[in-house]
Amino acid sequence: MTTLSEKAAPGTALKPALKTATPREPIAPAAPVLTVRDVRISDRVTDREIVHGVSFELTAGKTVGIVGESGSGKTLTCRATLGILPPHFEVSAGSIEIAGTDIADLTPQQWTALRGATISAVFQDPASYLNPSIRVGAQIAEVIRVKKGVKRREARHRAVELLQAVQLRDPELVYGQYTHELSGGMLQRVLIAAAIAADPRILIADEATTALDVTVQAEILDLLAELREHAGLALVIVSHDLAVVAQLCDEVLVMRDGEVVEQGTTREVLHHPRHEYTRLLIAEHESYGLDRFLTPQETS
Ligand SMILES: Nc1ncnc2c1ncn2[C@@H]1O[C@H](COP(=O)(O)OP(=O)(O)OP(=O)(O)O)[C@@H](O)[C@H]1O
Repeated sequence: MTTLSEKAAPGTALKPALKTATPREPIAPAAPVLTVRDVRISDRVTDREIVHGVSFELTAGKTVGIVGESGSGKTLTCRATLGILPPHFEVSAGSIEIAGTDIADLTPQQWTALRGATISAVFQDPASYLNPSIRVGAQIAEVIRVKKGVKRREARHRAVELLQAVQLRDPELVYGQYTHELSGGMLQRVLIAAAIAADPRILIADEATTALDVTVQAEILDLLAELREHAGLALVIVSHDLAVVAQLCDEVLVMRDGEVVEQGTTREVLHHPRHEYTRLLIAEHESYGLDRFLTPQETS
């Protein structure tokens, strides 16, 4: 159920939060912020390759979607991009570049600097990423203080602005609340606020709306789209749900058993699927109305 505070507060655009963003080195608009080249991921213990070559390029303001059933390698691909593969997994071939830097060359200190400030992520189950004994606003303020090097008072001010930017009503109230006092949709907004607190260029949303009811899911997707428009964020959207991808993505990769079986513009893939598996996914989704999410241009 959607609570009052989950609904978009009128007039709350992202601009107030963005006004305080620290200026950063501009990069050429068409230069990719994220380049994934034929990435393969293997389990060192079993010597088994799990992901068999994923490639895509992402520029500012664009969105790539990764779809596929459970266990197809979507999350491992994201985790590789964030440098947080589970212990015995490794990128066994290919390369990943974030804002022109090959992540294979990064030291742990450089990773710490990059995460949050250049690349950030939101996952399913936001509660498990927040500390239940610390007020949620203070957790966001801490990210801002550490990543942006600002004083506590300024960090608090910016955290409240961010809570407003992610369209939580009464951001001052939410600032002082604990995770158990907030609904799933509100927590996901808090997590998105934390994820964008240090003005990243890239945001990975891995099944970020899966656990939410349909109305709240739609609101969170709108919020991500707005972040893309106003902050020029490049988005990677991971979902098993083609409707989510249809709504947000410019390009889509369809994965099955660690393999990219189909890749192309969202329009091409959803309207002219070439692979049997994509057709199957589309057929499954048609049963609950994929067409609702396609723009008139896409349905033509
Ligand atoms: N920490 C881990 N330990 C062992 N195996 C793992 C681990 N994480 C992923 N795997 C295995 O790697 C494969 C790919 O998993 P991954 O989580 O990337 O799939 P997914 O497409 O994201 O699925 P889901 O939608 O369920 O998250 C699966 O076979 C999974 O069992």
